[in-house]
Amino acid sequence: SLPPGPPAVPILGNLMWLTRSVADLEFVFRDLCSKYGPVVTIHLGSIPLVIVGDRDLAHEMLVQHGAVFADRPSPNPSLRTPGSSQCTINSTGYGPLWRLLRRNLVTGMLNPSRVRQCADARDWVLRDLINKLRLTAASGDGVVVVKETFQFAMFCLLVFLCFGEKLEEAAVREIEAAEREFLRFVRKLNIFAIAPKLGRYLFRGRWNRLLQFRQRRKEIFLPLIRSRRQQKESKVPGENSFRFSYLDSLLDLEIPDEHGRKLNDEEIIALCAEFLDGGTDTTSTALEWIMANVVKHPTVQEKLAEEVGAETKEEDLQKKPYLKAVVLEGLRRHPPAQFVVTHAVTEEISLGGYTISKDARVNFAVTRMSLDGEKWPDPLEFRPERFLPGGEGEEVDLTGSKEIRMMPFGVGRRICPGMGLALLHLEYFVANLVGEFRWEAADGGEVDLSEKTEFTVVMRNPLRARISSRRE
Ligand code: HEM
Repeated sequence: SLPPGPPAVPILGNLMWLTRSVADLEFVFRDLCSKYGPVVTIHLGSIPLVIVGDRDLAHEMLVQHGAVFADRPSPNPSLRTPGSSQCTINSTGYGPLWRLLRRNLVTGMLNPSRVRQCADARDWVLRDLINKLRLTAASGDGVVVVKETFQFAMFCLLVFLCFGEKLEEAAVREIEAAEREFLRFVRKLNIFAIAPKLGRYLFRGRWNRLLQFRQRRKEIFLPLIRSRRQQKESKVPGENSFRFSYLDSLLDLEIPDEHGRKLNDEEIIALCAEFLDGGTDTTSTALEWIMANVVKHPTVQEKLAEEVGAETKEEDLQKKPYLKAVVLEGLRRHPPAQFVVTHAVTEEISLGGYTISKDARVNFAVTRMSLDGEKWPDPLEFRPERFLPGGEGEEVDLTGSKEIRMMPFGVGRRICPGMGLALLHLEYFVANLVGEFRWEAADGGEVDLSEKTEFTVVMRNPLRARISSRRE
């Protein structure tokens, strides 16, 4: 009584997933939906994966029966390599360790007062971003391709929040390149889950690359961790250091269930990498999609420019309803993650006429929900007015506690803990980019909104825009 889906084909089913990852689910899911409806089961080898594209069922699962669906599949033991840890918030099972790590991130770094204290860092990154755009435009006939500049800005900011250190550009770029390359490589690791021993034998090159990636991450992160530990012990801050960082909270953290032991370096590396990977490309992708729509829709841009004025300070963001609406519409129309991180269930449960077995995995079709024409008339149109008073999205609640309308950050116990920070970053950057420059499609051309899936769903043809200062 699992939801319907194509029959499980043991060997072929396995082989199909050798080359695929969750990123490919969207294409598989779209096809299956037309045949089986909005809730389908596919088989990853012997494991059933239920994909839920129905908002009401998602609400029942993630909110009303949140505890049953809050677990994660155990990290793949065949990917364990000597000297590296798989300890991350997103992969830790629903239990005391997950609660401890998540609470530490939320209270140690993401609580509103801490976030406010990092305003200088945001200002510094914004100035640098604006200068880079201005220089590129001056040397390229006014035209900028924003993707890498946005990605780098988000990396600078998150590296700073993570390590509490204002690093040289080259050092940030090294971390960025290593993490991005790793994320691109991750989808090739399915083979080791399906056939651990044979996989390592047949795909020795791939396995060695995984070892190299982990070694490289260690070589980059360990000196930063050691230097911060030393500063804390000696109480002498470094020249470019900030008062606190995510790393500080990890260095102080003790695990009560393990006799108060501290995290080891490998665990700290894994958690720092998660912070960077979770908060950078997700936000820069959303920023690029929003700006693409701002370029495509001059009336939206002018209305926004009028609301935000020349420069927007963080404390003024609250007073900008149209800005908020533009950001929400961007997240609805182009959620950076088409699916959430796969959930595991803690006990067998019957819901919506189906029985979800304890061994099942569950994922949620985020994009399908945001583009549901029943809740969002003309769902493909970019119309921020939906989120203003009288619109169908007025007072939408992204946490989905009463009902799910859109869930770009997930919903329930595993909801993205970085949601508040991400919304702040998006509002702050969009406001100031529009306040600073007038944006037009490059070469008088159209803005192409077609997509492709990388770690997030990105623009197939990165945004090329002509910018000119609004101050002249
Ligand atoms: C626009 C930006 C972002 C988007 C769209 C996004 C989206 C998501 C989604 C869909 C999930 C999975 C929820 C689930 O499994 O049900 C998630 C989890 C997570 N995100 Fe984000 N995220 C963003 C920014 C951030 C930021 C800025 C951080 C931290 C600095 C962050 C850290 C995390 C972590 C640690 C998890 C795992 C939570 C858990 O398993 O308990 N994310 N995010």
